[in-house]
Amino acid sequence: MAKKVKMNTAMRKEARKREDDYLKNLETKIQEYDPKTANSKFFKDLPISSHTLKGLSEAAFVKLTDIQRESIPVSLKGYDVLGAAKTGSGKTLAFLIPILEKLYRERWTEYDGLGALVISPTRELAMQIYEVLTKIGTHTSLSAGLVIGGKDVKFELERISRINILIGTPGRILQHLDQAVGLNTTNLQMLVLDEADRCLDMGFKKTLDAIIGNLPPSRQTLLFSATQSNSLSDLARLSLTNYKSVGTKDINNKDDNEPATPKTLQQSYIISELADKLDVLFSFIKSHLKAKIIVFMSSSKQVHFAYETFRKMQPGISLLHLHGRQKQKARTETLDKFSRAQQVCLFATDVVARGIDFPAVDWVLQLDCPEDVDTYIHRVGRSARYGKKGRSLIILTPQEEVFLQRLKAKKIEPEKLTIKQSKKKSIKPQLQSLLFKDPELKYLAQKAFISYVKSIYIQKDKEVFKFETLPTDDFAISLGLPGAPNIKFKGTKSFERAKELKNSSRKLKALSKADDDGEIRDKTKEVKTKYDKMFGRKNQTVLSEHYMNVTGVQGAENDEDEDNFMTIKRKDHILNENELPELSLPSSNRAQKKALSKKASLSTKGNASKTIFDDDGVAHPVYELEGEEDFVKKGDAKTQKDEYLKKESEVMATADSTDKQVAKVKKQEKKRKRLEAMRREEMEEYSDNEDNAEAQVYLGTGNLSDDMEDVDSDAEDRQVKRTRFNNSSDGEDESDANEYGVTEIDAPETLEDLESLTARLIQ
Ligand SMILES: Nc1ncnc2c1ncn2[C@@H]1O[C@H](COP(=O)(O)OP(=O)(O)OP(=O)(O)O)[C@@H](O)[C@H]1O
Repeated sequence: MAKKVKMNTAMRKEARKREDDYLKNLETKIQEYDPKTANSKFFKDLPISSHTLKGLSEAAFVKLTDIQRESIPVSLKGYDVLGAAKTGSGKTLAFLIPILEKLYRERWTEYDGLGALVISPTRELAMQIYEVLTKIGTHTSLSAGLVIGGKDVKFELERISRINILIGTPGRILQHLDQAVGLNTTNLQMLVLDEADRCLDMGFKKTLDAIIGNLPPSRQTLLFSATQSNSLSDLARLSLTNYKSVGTKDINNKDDNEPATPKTLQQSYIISELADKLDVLFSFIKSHLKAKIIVFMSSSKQVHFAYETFRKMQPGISLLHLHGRQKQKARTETLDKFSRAQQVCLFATDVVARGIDFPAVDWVLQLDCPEDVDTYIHRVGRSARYGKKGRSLIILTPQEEVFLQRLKAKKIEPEKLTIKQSKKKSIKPQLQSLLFKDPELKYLAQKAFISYVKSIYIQKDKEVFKFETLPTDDFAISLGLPGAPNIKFKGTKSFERAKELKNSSRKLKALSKADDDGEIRDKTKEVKTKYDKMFGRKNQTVLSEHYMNVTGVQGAENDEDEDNFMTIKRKDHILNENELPELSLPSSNRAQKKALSKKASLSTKGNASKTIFDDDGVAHPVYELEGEEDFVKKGDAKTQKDEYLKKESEVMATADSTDKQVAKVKKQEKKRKRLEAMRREEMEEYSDNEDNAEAQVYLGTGNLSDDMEDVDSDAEDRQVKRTRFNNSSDGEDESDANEYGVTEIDAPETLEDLESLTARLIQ
């Protein structure tokens, strides 16, 4: 082991001088750096410190991306930066490296307090930035912290004063600033806004203004996003007056002919009636079982409903769901599971639409139309990251087709796919039956319906989102509901207000009583549907007629059914009038009354006694005593008792053996049926993957079979370990089987992959 050398004063002086010279040299290199002549390709070509370079190379970051090459030198020189580059192009490093470098050059220590603040619009993105920072910053002496909603604020408070680089969401950062203890921003050198246009939009306006009010104006500010829809006045709010625009796209450059989506992304769309969208989604998932898919929906309630119902219908791939109303722990776990799995389908809201770097996503499917083109760009950007291939599909209703024009205006022209109607499979009956059996699912369907309709109602772009023409009845039926619930819009806020509520911190949100979807949760003014009231009832066993209708227990029809069900077994119950005793009533009123009185009728009835009927319909009293003489004739009592017991146990033994035999036959029959069903499913599965199969569910242009093949081969392209599974079952797809009759299957690397594989094998 190397001996630690104790430094004397002279040595310390010498070391400090070396460091001074090194930093001076670095500063000169930065100022002299000219991107045009430098033509840097690698991080080592940039004027950055050896500490950062070491961290970068250990994290396998060697080559520069375009945005990094362009923006890092500008940021190092101390300019404010407005950076716009496509999704997945490496913007995170483009702002983290200048932070590390700036604080290093300033010889920042823990006693200097907060040196840099990074604001991210979502918790997930903040966590991701923090992770990248901890990877590349291992060789610096700086400290970093993450403050996001859903974590223990007290725990954060104890540590926050010692933090040099703070990453967080706007609400929680403001909360810390408001506490006025610990977090000292007076020395702040750099402010970064990741997904800047989202941070600057109306939803975060107030929070952001309050944060900025606490920061020194002398700081350097960096703004990064894949889209820049904000106005210059928004930028002025950040005192971003003398900034440099960098990246492939300048917000002021109107001649930019490139779409803001990655070149490696293959984009498509289909037009589907609102009521058929879930059918399309289910069919899509069934035909892409080996892919990694994200499905975006417009609200957490829709995500919840689709996840719960699809899970029950077992499409054959592991399903996950993620939305802002889940607990942070569940969100983080899901994020982690989805990142690690290779074959999995995630239902999500826009909480993961921006910035999140999931590895190797094959498909991004947008079940609901995004609020604007920027959201579209960010959603599809979860695939085709860092030059990799990816695909996207957006499902638009005929009313929303005008959204294609919005996309075209930004040079985005997805390819049209069509669904072969003959091959389309409807899941409506399954949904109806699921909802019939489970009132909780019915409740979720109600909520999903309401939040979807509301989301359309509050949208800004009324040409795309036409509330008046929404086919609400068909939509409700498509969710498995008996009809469209009544919705009152009294008190529903504008789009901006809804967004503001959605983005406000939990505490503020609790105060304003609004949920993540912008729905007003003020209990006193809450919009309650009749179904809400019904399901809110404590005593669910007292079923009102209305509840019966909703849950599908239909009174009138049921009565009819019951009549059919309870038929009379004996057919000779028609009474022959001639057989009836003659009934004659006394003529006087008084005598008639007396004859029909209770007392009189009881007097004619005698004592009540219980009677039982034998197999031949002959009536017997319950206990019939044998005559003593007959009994004695049969022998002594003990022998009779023994004989009786013997006879009865023989009867029981025979019955037992018969029962066992019946049970065995039943079991065999059940097993046979199960195997048959499995074979049938296997055949269907097999034909699902064939071009011309009869029962195939098919989405595509007519060559989506190519498309599907590509997906599978894409999946195969991925580096996966391969294991051999012995496969002895009949009827297997033999295409993968080798000469030993052994089928090679990708070895699952995560629980989700294993679940998907098992689901497929079971089917
Ligand atoms: N220089 C590099 N070398 C290798 N990989 C890189 C490099 N820069 C970034 N990456 C990788 O590329 C992926 C995308 O990077 P990043 O998340 O920073 O993109 P982004 O531009 O911020 O995307 P978005 O706009 O969606 O937020 C990440 O997996 C990251 O690790």
